[in-house]
Amino acid sequence: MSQEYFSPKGKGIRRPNDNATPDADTHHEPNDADSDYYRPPRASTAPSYMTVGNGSSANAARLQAMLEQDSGYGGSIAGDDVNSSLFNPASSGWDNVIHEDRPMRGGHSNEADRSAQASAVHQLWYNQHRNTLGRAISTVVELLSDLQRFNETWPAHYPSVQRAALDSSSHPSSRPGFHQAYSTAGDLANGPQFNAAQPPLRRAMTSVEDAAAAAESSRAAETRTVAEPRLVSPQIAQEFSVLKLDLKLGSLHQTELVHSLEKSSVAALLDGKIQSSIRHLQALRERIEDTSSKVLVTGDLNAGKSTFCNALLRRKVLPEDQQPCTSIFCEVLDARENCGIEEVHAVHRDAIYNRHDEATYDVYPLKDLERIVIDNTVYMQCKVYVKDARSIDESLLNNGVVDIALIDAPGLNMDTTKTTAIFARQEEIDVVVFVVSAMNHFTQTGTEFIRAAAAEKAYLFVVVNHFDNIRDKDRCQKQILTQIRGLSPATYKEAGELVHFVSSSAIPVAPNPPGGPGGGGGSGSSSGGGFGDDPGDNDPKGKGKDKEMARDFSALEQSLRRFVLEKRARSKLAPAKTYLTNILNDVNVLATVNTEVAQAEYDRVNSELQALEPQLEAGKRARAEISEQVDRTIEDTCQEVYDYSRTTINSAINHAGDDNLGIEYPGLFSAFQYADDLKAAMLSHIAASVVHCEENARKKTVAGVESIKKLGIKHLGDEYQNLNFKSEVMFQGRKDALARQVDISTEFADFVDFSTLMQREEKAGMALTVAGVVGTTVISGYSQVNLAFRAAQILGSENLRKLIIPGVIAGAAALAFYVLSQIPHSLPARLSQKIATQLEAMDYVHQNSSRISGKVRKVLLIPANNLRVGLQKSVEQLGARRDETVKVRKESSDALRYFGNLVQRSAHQRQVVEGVDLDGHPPGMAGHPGY
Ligand SMILES: Nc1nc2c(ncn2[C@@H]2O[C@H](COP(=O)(O)OP(=O)(O)OP(=O)(O)O)[C@@H](O)[C@H]2O)c(=O)[nH]1
Repeated sequence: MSQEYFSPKGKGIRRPNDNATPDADTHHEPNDADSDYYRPPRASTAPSYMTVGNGSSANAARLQAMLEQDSGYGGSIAGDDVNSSLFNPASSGWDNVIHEDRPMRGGHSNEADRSAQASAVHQLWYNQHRNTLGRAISTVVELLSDLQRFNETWPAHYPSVQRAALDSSSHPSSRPGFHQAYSTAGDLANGPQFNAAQPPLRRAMTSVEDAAAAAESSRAAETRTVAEPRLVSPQIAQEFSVLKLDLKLGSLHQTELVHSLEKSSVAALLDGKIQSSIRHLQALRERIEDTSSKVLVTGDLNAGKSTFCNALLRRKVLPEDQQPCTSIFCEVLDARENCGIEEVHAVHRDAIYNRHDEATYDVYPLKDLERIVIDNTVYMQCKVYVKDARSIDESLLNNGVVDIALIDAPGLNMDTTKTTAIFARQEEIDVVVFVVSAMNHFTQTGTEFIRAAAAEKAYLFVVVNHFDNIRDKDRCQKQILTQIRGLSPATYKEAGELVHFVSSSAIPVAPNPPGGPGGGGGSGSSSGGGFGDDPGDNDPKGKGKDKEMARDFSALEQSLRRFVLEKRARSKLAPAKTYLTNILNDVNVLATVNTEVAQAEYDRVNSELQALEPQLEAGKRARAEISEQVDRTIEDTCQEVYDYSRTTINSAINHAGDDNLGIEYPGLFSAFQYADDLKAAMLSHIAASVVHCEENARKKTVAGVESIKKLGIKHLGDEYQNLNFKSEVMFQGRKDALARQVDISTEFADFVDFSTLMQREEKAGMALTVAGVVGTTVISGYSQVNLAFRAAQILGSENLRKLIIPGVIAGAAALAFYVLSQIPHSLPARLSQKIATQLEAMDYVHQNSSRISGKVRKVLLIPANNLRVGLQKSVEQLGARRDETVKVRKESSDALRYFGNLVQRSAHQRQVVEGVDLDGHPPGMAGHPGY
């Protein structure tokens, strides 16, 4: 039946087998002239470009040698150019010996040599790209490890973006990753392009991801319009592809969440992302180093995956059933990889398969595969080694170019664990063949899977199976292609080559191994038969249908071979390229943002430092000056207090005997009491002077404390810690201590103080003496004596001799009377003198003055020291701030240098990766079939 295929442009894509004649020249090329995939798949002619010949020319040998030399990493192809002379179109065949044991269609011919040469050139070209990407992976792993280390010391800022600003119209690319990768390519190499008016950067989240984050299509991401604050410039208002931070906490919007997180927490999350990205890159490296190609055949339950694989193998190797049956991954490999032995290696759960270590697997014959595959709980996967008897230009497994692993996966939706395993598995897969039943179309899980796979792989191979069951085939094609357009636009663009509508069960397959899958012969496959072999099928219309279906399947096979073998550069290397582009773009954005943040921080701390340095110097100067000033204040106050006290107390002592201090002389008989009273009065007079000095000292101290406080407030401001000073507490010691210390006994001599008497006499003068002679009532003792002498002169010596004794007695009596009468005058002076002498011996004046001034010093030192501590603290704080600022400046300067460098390196590396043209042709091969 001729099939009218749906065209994306609405006209209908004509399939390669659309014409009755399967001649390639008559095939219609759909809508994309520049697409390799729209080249006519010469279904009916031998795909000779795939044939590995055995040409024997010298050029072929040279190419072979180069190919072998160049097969590994760090190979001879350095730089990004393959010497064009290597691809001299004139070069002849390549003496390939890889599959000389395999049958070939067409025999040895020039055409075969040309194909061999083409294959060799293609291999060199492939190796060149592989090496470039391998080196890029190493470089990016290095960049990421550096970033991870740097992130520990300088937690990277995470930019937030305004997703709303991402208008889908401005994003012609369906994948943000790609869009990012290319849209700013020119700018990135020139470093960050921010303008001063931009708002300050804030760490934040770029995306909101749910459980199906990884599977979310870019289209959906673009159309989301969650309003987020605009935090960074529009230039970088884009999403990260790889380094997204997945935060799923409560109902908080992720942007709010990131804002509420500590910078270090965001850095820790980023660290985890970098770590997993490094792991993924390492897996990618392993994948591209792996010379084989892994083809994962997946799809919904019962879509016909196993039937499709069997059809490809033309052998009923895998069990088919109408009910779900494939419970583990079955990896079908060429038996040559197992020394040519056909068998099943059932790999133990949690074991890493090693063909050379039988401890990792159990061996079964092929016929046991069905038993292993259905309802299995012991094994996680099995390796099925089969011989493919088909020629190398027909066989997928035995293709003469690369080792292929065809992996039949359990159906999606079988159970969550298996579905998750399939999702995880696709990441390490080079080619995804998605089998969808034409009857059921894409299920929810299938849709999610395709989205996830499309995020990493540019193209998927879609097999729409069970097509024989569809009556309105056009409508079915239209619907399915429309769905594909939404899920993987790249695949849709090349639908002619990548989307096939077939009936796998219609493909004749070789007889089952005895007792093997379908051994009962009840499956839908036309096992063992060929088209039209069914003896009961005599209906020519039915035969025509079979042929048509066989043609369709054959076209699929050719496309798949092209996709897997010749385009494996794209299928195998594209994921690495895509991922590298995305991660480099993310790193570049992150580095650009952090360069800006580091620059802003550097500028800020630099100006802060410029203000701090003079502050610190002033603080240090003030500390020295104020300390000196305070010392001077204390010294001056103390000296002043000491001097005053000394003068005052001295004066009090010296003048203590000037009068009787209010103590009345009680008469001769109470003379001793008078002396004691007088003494006590004098001492308390002196003590009072000391108290007076203390009072003075208190006032001076208050003034001193006040002046220190003023200095503190002036220089420390609010930081000055004011102390509550209670002046009344000063000098609260015992006041009567002096009376007990001074012990002066009263002697008789104290009452007769001749010096006082003499002083008093001298003071009285001569007038008083004359007055005494003429008989004044006031008779001084001296005058009396004089009088006695004069009387003796008048009376003559005889008379005087008679009068002398009574006279002496009278004189003595008079003298005694005089002396006694002078006690009130002589005693205070005498006592005062004695007290002064004793106080002097005690060093009373100095001691009290020192005590008082010492107290003042002690009291003043408290606020003074407080002020000094405050000043010291202030200087220390400034110093610490300065040190911290210097540290931050150094860190931001390091960050600036590091991230600036990272911007350049990531941009350069991205250009290198983008330079890997996986869609292009090897030099000189543009005209070769298949390109
Ligand atoms: N009519 C028709 N039947 C098909 C086609 N492909 C497969 N079948 C039948 O569909 C049933 C399921 O096929 P399987 O190959 O076991 O499907 P599967 O996707 O491998 O199944 P699971 O691995 O269990 O998910 C079998 O009975 C097949 O014979 C087809 O193209 N047309």
